[in-house]
Amino acid sequence: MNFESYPDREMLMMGLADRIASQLRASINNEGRATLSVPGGSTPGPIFDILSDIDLDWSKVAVLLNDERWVPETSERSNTRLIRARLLKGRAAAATLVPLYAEAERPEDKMAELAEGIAPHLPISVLLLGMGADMHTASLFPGADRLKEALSNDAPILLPMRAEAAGEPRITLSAPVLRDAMYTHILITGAEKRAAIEAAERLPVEQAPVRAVLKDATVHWAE
Ligand SMILES: O=C1O[C@H](COP(=O)(O)O)[C@@H](O)[C@H](O)[C@H]1O
Repeated sequence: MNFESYPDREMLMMGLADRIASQLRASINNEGRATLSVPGGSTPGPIFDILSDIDLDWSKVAVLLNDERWVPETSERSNTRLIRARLLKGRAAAATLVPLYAEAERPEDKMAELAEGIAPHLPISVLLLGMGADMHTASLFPGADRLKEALSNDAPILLPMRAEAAGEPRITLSAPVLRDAMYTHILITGAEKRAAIEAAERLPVEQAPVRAVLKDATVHWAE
């Protein structure tokens, strides 16, 4: 992995937003389109705020989540709710949201429909990932019920995922879809996550699922 350390979180968010915007512009110039895949959780809000105000042709950008908690958008836990509120506003309101949730009791009930909506937007141009201190990324959790399938090279685009640490059932992009991204960035903050990502390099992927995407990723960190 490439590791980039920033003096503080503000510089991290600004520097990385700038990098992502340049890569999106390059994809639009080369291919006429770009797909930006983003994490949910508690870390990326500030970078979404900055990105949403950046001047680029957002009408050519498809925005996709890396993973979703199987809850409706009325829930504070919804990653879709987060990106609607923090990313798909201002200039970025012109982007197309590719859904990763549809109303149904179980993710299994909507898997085929959601995967069909994602397929035309692959491969991902710019992938922004988060990571938990337990070394999960997207919803690839250590000990999750379908982790092995999601890590395999012939995994489908999407999988449902359940793990004790995950709370509600999840839906996640699989490892090969993440690995196919043109540019991969991992955004982490704090000493605990820095130690975790360093440990992940030495652990088997089943224990440290983030390892599945580490080789070609740039990790962006600030205290
Ligand atoms: O549950 C999730 O957690 C990870 C990490 O989130 P954070 O709160 O520690 O920043 C996130 O990357 C993932 O998309 C999300 O669903």
